[in-house]
Amino acid sequence: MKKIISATQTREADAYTIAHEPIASIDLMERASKAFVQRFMIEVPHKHTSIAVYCGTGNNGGDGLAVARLLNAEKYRNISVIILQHSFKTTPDFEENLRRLKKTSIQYEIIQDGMEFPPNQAEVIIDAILGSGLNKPLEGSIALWVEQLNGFEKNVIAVDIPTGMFADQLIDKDAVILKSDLVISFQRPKLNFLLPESSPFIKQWEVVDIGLDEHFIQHCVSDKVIIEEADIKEIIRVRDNFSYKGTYGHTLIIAGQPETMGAALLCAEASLNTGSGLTTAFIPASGLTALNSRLPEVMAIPDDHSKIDWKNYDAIAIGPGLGKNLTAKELLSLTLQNFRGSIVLDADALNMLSDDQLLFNLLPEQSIITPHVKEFDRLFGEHFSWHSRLITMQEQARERDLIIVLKNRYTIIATPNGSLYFNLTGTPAMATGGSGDVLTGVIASLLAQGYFAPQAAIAGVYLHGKAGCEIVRRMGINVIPASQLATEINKVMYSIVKHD
Ligand SMILES: NC(=O)C1=CN([C@@H]2O[C@H](COP(=O)(O)OP(=O)(O)OC[C@H]3O[C@@H](n4cnc5c(N)ncnc54)[C@H](OP(=O)(O)O)[C@@H]3O)[C@@H](O)[C@H]2O)[C@@H](O)CC1
Ligand SMILES: [K+]
Repeated sequence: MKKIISATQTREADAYTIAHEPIASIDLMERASKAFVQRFMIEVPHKHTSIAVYCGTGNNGGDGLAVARLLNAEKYRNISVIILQHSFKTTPDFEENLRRLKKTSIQYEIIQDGMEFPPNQAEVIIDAILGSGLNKPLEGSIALWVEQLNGFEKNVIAVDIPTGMFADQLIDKDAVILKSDLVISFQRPKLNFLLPESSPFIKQWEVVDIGLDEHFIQHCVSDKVIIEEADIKEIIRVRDNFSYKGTYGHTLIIAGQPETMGAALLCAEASLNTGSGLTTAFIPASGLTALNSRLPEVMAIPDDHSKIDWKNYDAIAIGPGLGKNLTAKELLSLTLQNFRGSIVLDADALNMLSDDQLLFNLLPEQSIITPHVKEFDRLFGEHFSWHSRLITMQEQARERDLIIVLKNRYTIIATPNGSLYFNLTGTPAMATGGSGDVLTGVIASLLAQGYFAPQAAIAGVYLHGKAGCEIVRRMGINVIPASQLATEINKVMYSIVKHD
């Protein structure tokens, strides 16, 4: 897991690296700027491209000056530098880089308050005005300049963080922020990159390593981490040589109505492909033929819940396509009262919990709920920001001893110990009906195989997202039909547990 650290902690990591590597601050800036330039050159390979580097007068601006000089050394010949002097305060490393810039042939101009903002002719804008040193929303001349830059609608590549965006504090609805096509950020993604509020301002972001002390960063106090593939390799066990179907548990899927049998099929197909030894689906009788023909490996209990022998199952997934009628409610209530194994609840099961707090209070410890944002707000009340949702997730996961999986482009998992796990796998191509049903089946299947609930949620979310990435990489498709996801999981698991 990689810790997500705040702007303050990044400054501390910077100071620690300078003192203990040791490295001079100006050399660390040079290293960061080189890392930026390497990635930039992939993005803008043509050396005749006209580039305007807009710099502030702090260290972000210092990076900008160094980047201009380094690009010039790489034979980019059409570079201009515009220093936006919003304050007379400068940093020593900015000053040093200005001295170095003056020794090159690069033209630069200084714009001060009240001066007319020069028109921009460049094809690419590098945003090095403000970085993680932002300490208040933009206003006055700097806000006007940023609005003018936004008006140019050019290809903008930001250094570290878009000007005007806080790294880890709430992005205000009226915030003035320089919109970027790509952010090349240093060492760690900023928390806000992972929350939807940053989306109008960032099309794509990437992180480059600038050699800050990783040991220091990993020891910072942070309740937020990024899931890595190595973590999943640690979690997922290789299937044992002498194992049989009984080794891998029995999953019961309670899902589907006549009109939404697809949800039950997708959930069951995902359970099957994630490796549950047995999968049974409780479905409406009218869906029996569909189930038997599509998934001959899956057993069925049609209609009659008295036929469910609760002790037969290791895990239950309940909710996909289930509806909210009386029968559905009865099924949910029976599950919560009778089943002693692990449960994952999704979709209509969550909506029924929102409507009935008594039922909600029956949720056994370590249950997993997988809401999307609307379901989340129905369960826990309306929220006006993702930062406040993060707080609610932590509180509710702790108080109720639940694992909350809040689905989004970067799905977030809250566990009862108060940690938040951010998952970076996945693709917008998965934003289509049925994806969630697959995730529910994947997690239930992992639960049935004996993985602890937090691990099942973390691994399930990662594998599900990775399956989407793999399909897009291989097939180059714009949207992924969920049934393809359900089968891809199998390959992804194989590639992850394979030890070669
Ligand atoms: N950390 C690392 O490891 C490394 C960091 N590096 C780089 O350093 C960057 C951080 O640099 P930084 O700390 O100098 O801050 P930066 O963003 O340039 O701005 C500072 C200036 O902005 C001002 N200011 C603030 N808010 C304002 C507002 N709303 N409106 C107007 N002004 C405002 C503030 O003025 P003040 O409020 O203090 O008067 C101050 O003068 C980081 O993003 C990365 O690019 C790399 O070089 C090497 C490794
Ligand atoms: K910037």
